[in-house]
Amino acid sequence: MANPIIEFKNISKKYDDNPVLKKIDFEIESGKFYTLLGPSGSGKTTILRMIAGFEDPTSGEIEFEGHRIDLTPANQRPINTIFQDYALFPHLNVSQNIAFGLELKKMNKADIKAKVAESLRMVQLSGYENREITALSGGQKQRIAIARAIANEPKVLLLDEPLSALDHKLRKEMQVELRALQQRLGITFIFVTHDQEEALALSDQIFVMNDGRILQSGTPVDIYDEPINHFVADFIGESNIIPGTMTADYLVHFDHKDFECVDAGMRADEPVEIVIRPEDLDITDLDHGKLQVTVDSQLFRGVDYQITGHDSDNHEWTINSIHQTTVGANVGLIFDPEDIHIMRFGEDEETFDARLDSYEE
Ligand SMILES: Nc1ncnc2c1ncn2[C@@H]1O[C@H](COP(=O)(O)OP(=O)(O)OP(=O)(O)O)[C@@H](O)[C@H]1O
Repeated sequence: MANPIIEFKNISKKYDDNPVLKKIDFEIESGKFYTLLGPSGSGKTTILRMIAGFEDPTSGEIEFEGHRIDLTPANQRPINTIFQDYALFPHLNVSQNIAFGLELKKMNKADIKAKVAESLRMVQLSGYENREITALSGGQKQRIAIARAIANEPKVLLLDEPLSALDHKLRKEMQVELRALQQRLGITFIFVTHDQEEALALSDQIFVMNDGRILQSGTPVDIYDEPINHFVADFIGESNIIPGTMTADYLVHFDHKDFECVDAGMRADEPVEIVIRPEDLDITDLDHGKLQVTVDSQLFRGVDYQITGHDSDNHEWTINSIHQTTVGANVGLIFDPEDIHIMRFGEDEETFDARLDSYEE
């Protein structure tokens, strides 16, 4: 990356002797939508708080536009944060909430008024200046929190699970709005969520975290199509994960047979896990399938059926198909060679770290 706006260099964080971030390295490119995605406790918020300046690394350096920033106080960083509970002042009206930071900066009254109006227009709440915060809906509060943040013209906006308090429908609407807003403003967004669907829908780039590490970074399509290990495959979307071995380049063995695949470069007999997404599988009659399963359940979901079954080794399979079957039926499964994704089998942490390091070199 030519000129990253933020760079983490070998950042670690311990609370007492407890490591919560382990050797974090990444670069953030200006003007893009980034998401930190991982389960509760994986370290997402700690990274966000370090960028904001509310938390110090135990070791390593953070750079902002090529200069060290980890010793700069939070209020001097060109960064704003939107918290899960929005942190709006309930005793101030909409306009006063948005104007708060601008008054601290001693901006003149006419400019503040114009800036408040402009920020409200950006979040499509023009004319809401005099509304009380307590009289707003959840989605409107969310937008006012965004308006307040963007009024300060930050270079980076940090968003810590900002949609988690909203109901399902509003959350979907706000996802579309957030994405559109980020593209309109061109500000770098760094968004924290544990919701993989949300991460896939919003981001230019996702960092998948677990246990204080970034396991994989990439575009949503990269991460969905080529998960680096079992955890990522399982966490991002639904997956069928089956043990196998490589027979040769472009040939993988599982379920007592060799299957054509698109992966090469591993040694023969290397143990692997294969991943096939449910939507890449379909059912057919027994004789025409690449492998055979007995159907255990079938759920109609409007657009398709979610079918589960097991093979002769008792591996569970999930298939999303527009074709209907019956529970107890023996059916064939079909899939294409490029729908088989291959992962190295169950590495320990040390081997995994060594391999990540070798990619970076
Ligand atoms: N001030 C603190 N003192 C001690 N431990 C802490 C502190 N803050 C966070 N931790 C621990 O650090 C780990 C990472 O926490 P963090 O909040 O970054 O995770 P997260 O991925 O954002 O989780 P969540 O989705 O639940 O917010 C957790 O195990 C947490 O208990």
